[in-house]
Order: sequence, then structure tokens, then C-alpha cells
Amino acid sequence: MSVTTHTSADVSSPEGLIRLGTAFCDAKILLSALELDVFSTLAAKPLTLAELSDAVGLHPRGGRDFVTALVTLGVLEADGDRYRNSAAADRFLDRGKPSYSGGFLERANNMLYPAWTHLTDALRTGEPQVKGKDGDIVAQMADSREHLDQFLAMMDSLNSQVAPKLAAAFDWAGRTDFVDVGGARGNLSALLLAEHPHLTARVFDLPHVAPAFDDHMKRLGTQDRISFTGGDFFKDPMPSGQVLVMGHVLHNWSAEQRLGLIRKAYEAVEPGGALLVYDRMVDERPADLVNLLISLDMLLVTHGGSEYSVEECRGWMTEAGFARTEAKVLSNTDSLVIGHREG
Ligand SMILES: C[S@@+](CC[C@H](N)C(=O)[O-])C[C@H]1O[C@@H](n2cnc3c(N)ncnc32)[C@H](O)[C@@H]1O
Repeated sequence: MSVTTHTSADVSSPEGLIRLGTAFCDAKILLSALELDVFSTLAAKPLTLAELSDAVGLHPRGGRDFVTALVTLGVLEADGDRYRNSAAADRFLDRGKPSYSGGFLERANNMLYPAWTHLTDALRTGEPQVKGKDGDIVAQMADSREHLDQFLAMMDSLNSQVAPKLAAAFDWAGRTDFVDVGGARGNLSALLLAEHPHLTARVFDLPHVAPAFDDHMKRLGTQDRISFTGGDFFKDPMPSGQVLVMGHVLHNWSAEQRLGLIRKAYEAVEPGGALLVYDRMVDERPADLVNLLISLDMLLVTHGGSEYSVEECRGWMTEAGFARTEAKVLSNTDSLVIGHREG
């Protein structure tokens, strides 16, 4: 596999190499700003350094450097002696807005950042580096409503970007329904229905996700059009439908488990129907590095999960019985593989 270099760092000089090797400082400045609620605070109104420090609790020792670094990184802007969010930070990093996309970054701060400090150990051993329950995403989600909501918000920040592409990449016109396997609180399903109002949807996920699904559907006003079936896709049959969607699910599991899930999905897809799998597949697009990093996230935080290639996914579908497969690029990060079942 050839991999495109995809970094803005100049790696041809000692300075460039040092810059690349300390890029974690940039990341941590952004993650701390989110943790300190800098963006939600400045969304209300621009503030001076003293006002902002007061509002979010910055010690004078680091405050000026921190805020100036946020300006240099392009997420804050200075206007006289006041600071305000950049347009993108205001739209995507203010918790008060429906367009908030910081869920994944919150998780990066709480779980991934500490796990990445043990990358060398993971590379030597192949073992995840978050211990006990912390390394078990499903157990963590079942742990408390707060954890569940945090995970669901993180997933929604990613699936919201996929949904419009998925709505356009498949011929939904000739279908009446779909099942979203591992569909969480139904966010992607609701966005697909907004684009294709003739469809009905059913979300299949673990039973403890049901209350969060109900609340989210009420919030979106889609409670009459999307139903929820609780179950375990390793133990229970999947609900059948014309189309099954499985997104950001397979990368959590080993290759053997993925094939098992695709076989199960094949049984649930009605004849003439299709299975749609989207994930951050690793292939030769320029954004490959992003997906390779996510694949290493999987090494660090799951038991056996990793990103996989489009060709591997097509192979599993063929092995499971799908008569024809096709692949599409959804975005810089996500690919779609479609398995068509014979009519
Ligand atoms: C990474 S999330 C993906 C959510 C959503 N499809 C998306 O694209 O954002 C994986 C989902 O699979 C669900 N899941 C995990 N194990 C499951 C199981 N054994 N049976 C059913 N659902 C499961 C989780 O609860 C979670 O909602």
C-alpha cells in the first residue's frame, strides 16, 4: 500500500522535524480550550483577556500565552483588546449550538490523548492501552446516562457529516425502508429521512440505548417515523429490511467478527435489497493519514478493532453471499461499500 504524506509540517529540516514531533502541543491547546469552555463563553460575546480568564478560570501565568496561541492556531481572533471565536469555532465548538461538533474532540481529550502516550507499548504488544472498563466502549456506554450521552454526541458529530453524502450516494427512490444496525440514538436515520421523506427507518442497537433514542427523536420531532429495536447483534438476529445500514460499527471488531456481522446482515436483507457499510476505510486517498490515525486509535482502545480496506470489505460481502458489490467515496475520510442481494 502506498500512503500519501498528508501533513503541513516541513519534514526536510531539523526545525520541521521538531515541529512535527511537538504537534501534540497544538492539539492539547485546542482540547484544553474546549474543556475550559472557551468557545461557548466567547460565543455569548467577545471578551478581554482579563474577562475571559475570569469567566473560564485561567491563571495569569499561562493565560496570555494560551489565548495568543489559540489566535495563532486560527480558532480565536483578536479584535482590539477583545477576543472572539473564529467563524468555524463559533459554529462547531460552541456547545450551545445544534451544529456543535466537539463530541469527538471531548473524547479525544478524555480517552485518546492519555491512551496515545502508550503508543509504543501498544506497538510492541498489540494490546489496547486503556484498562478494564475504560477500554470497553460498550460497557462504558451502559455505565451511566452521562457516559452514554457523551458517546452518542461524539458519534453524532461524525455521522452528521456522513449522512448527506449517504443520502446522495445510493438510489433510495426505489426503496421504502431501512434498518440502521448499531444506529445509536437514530441521528443518521433522522438525517436520511429528512432527505428522503418517503422512507421509514428502524434503529437496531443495544437495549440500554433506547431511552437516549426516545429523547433524541422527541428533540428532532421524528418519533413517529423511526422505531427502535433493542438487541445484541452478536446474539440476536438483525431486524430484516430492504436496506441495512452498518456505519462506523465494523471497525470496532476483529476481522472474524466483521465477517460474522456481514453474514448476519445478509440473512436480514430482503431479496433484491442491499447492505450499506460506511467506515473510515484505509486506502490510497490523500486523507489516508487521518484514517491510519483512527486505525491506531482502534489499536489503543479496542480489542482487535482496526480500520480496513474497501477491497477487504467487498471480499467479506462476497463471502457472505452478496451477488454484487460496489464501492464509493463518501468524503475525505469515509468510504461506502454496497452489497446487493440477488432478487
Ligand atoms: C461507533 S457507534 C456507531 C453509531 C452510528 N452507526 C454512527 O455511524 O454514528 C457503534 C454502535 O454500535 C452499537 N453496538 C455495539 N455493540 C453492539 C451489539 N452487540 N449489538 C448491537 N449494537 C451494538 C453501539 O451501542 C453503538 O451505538
